[in-house]
Amino acid sequence: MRMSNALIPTLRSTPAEAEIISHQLLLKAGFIRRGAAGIYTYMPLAYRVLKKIEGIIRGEMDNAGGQEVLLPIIQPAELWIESGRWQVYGDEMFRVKDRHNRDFCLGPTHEEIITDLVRGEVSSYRQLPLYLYQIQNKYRDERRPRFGLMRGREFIMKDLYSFDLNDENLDKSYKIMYKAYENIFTKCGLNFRPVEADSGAIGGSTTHEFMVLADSGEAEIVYCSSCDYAANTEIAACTPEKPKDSEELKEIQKVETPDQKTINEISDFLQISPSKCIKTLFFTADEEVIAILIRGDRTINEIKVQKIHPCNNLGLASEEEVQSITNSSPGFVGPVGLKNVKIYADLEVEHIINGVCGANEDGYHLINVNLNKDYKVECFADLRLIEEGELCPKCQESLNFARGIEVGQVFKLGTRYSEALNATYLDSNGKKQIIHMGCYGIGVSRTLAATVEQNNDENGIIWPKTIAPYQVIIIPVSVKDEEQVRLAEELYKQLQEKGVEVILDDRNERAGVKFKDADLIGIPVKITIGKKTAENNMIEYKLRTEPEFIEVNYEEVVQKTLAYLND
Ligand SMILES: O=C(C[C@@H]1CCCCN1)Cn1cnc2cc(Cl)c(F)cc2c1=O
Ligand SMILES: [Mg+2]
Ligand SMILES: [Mg+2]
Repeated sequence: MRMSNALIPTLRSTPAEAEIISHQLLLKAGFIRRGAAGIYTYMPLAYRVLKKIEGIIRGEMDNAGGQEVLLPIIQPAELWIESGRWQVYGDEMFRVKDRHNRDFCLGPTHEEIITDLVRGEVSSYRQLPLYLYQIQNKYRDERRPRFGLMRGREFIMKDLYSFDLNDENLDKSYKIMYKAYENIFTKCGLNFRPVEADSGAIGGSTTHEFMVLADSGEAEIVYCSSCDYAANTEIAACTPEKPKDSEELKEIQKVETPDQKTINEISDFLQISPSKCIKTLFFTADEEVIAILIRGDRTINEIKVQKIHPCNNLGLASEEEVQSITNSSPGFVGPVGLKNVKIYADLEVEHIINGVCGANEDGYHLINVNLNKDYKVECFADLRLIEEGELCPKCQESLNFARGIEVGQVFKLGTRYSEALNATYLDSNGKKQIIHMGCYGIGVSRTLAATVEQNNDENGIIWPKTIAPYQVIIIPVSVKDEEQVRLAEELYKQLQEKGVEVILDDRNERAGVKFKDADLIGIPVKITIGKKTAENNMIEYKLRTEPEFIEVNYEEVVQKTLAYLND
């Protein structure tokens, strides 16, 4: 490819709307252009990177026994009604009607479609296990699309679905895909971690997310410094802290606490540690209201609340709802005297002796509050968000906290969809059995962006050589110097003959502009042909990962390049 023909519209300035470095650099280096909010064009360089990432993914999926298909993007509502999910997803689902006014959606995922396909084609145990996958656009009408390709409304996903005889074989498939994912993200040159994750609305049990470590990541993860424990903080298990010394139970008392609303105000006013305060939070779970108690100095974890009280829509109750239940405002609420409200308490609340909580009366709190004597709870569970400094729930060593970009997720679905859509097989005794499923997603376009998040410097992108859009860029310093042009063209030809993906910057531009562009678009090897080449056969050989160039003899360049690219 010659730069003079290439559509690589690099920008001098950084677009203001881009907040994170990958969004800024992908725009500035001419890799993507915005079509609408969360909708992008992949320009030629980005498309080449996508094809490489997809190539690595296909290699591992095929090696794992996957068969590639291409499923419909337009999905009939009937299947989502049959699976019970048509109503579950609200505005996030792009819905369309055809000319006969029939309902469809643009595929946000493909469990229904693939299960419908398999129920029609699989009838015997001999046909299992079966792994089908696709690499295709997905559509999710994100409320706040942002960060460029990181959170788009149209994005590329690889989704594989596994079909097995039983749970035991599903477990094997899960492990095969888990290993394949480790290979994929390693080959892409990413620093990543698989973490235990929340299976969310789709149910099922075990799931792991593959997180690319980056400070701009939306997810927060913990990983142990000494064992293999790693988890999304949404589900990271917390070890309850027990009070050091025990104390005599005292009689409950109502005390006046005018305008003392927050835990810290109460703690200061009553001279009582926040860890002895009982924080009461009210949630609406579908039509019901529930109360959650946690220690005053802790943070609620709504994903864990969802786990002990499964529902479709969980959210903090409004002030009006709190008022109607407790006759008081949020700063003065507590569990004592609560009527027909299910109360769940975090594990640490069980150890609060002579605690403090709101009196369910504005301007008053209760002190010396004790479990079972003054209030009862439905059950105790781990309901809080893990905090820095806490210990590994598996080995009690210290935990590291990091932010991550979720680039993949693997799920054990079990029979969640095969039951709903009646996807069965006849076993070796002719008995009808339900197929056991798993699903395995990779955000392909998100992986491209995450790679840039992790691989950049003040000059631009630093593509790992396995997925770079081109492997080598040749820059003749002056296209007016015939000898430099001849040497550049000759090297360009030699490298191409060896199968190297090389771009020649033949533009009639100042050398400085060419160097800046080469660094910005992040090509791994930069070869500069200048006066020194014409005079004493030396070229400047610079790796994008190295701060300085080295001088290499013109004749050695091809071998040196091949050695670098193949190592
Ligand atoms: O997609 C998954 C699970 C796995 C992920 C890997 C590949 C196969 N699916 C979960 N999920 C996420 N957002 C969604 C958004 C909408 Cl609007 C929807 F209708 C459905 C879903 C939905 O089911
Ligand atoms: Mg998740
Ligand atoms: Mg996910």
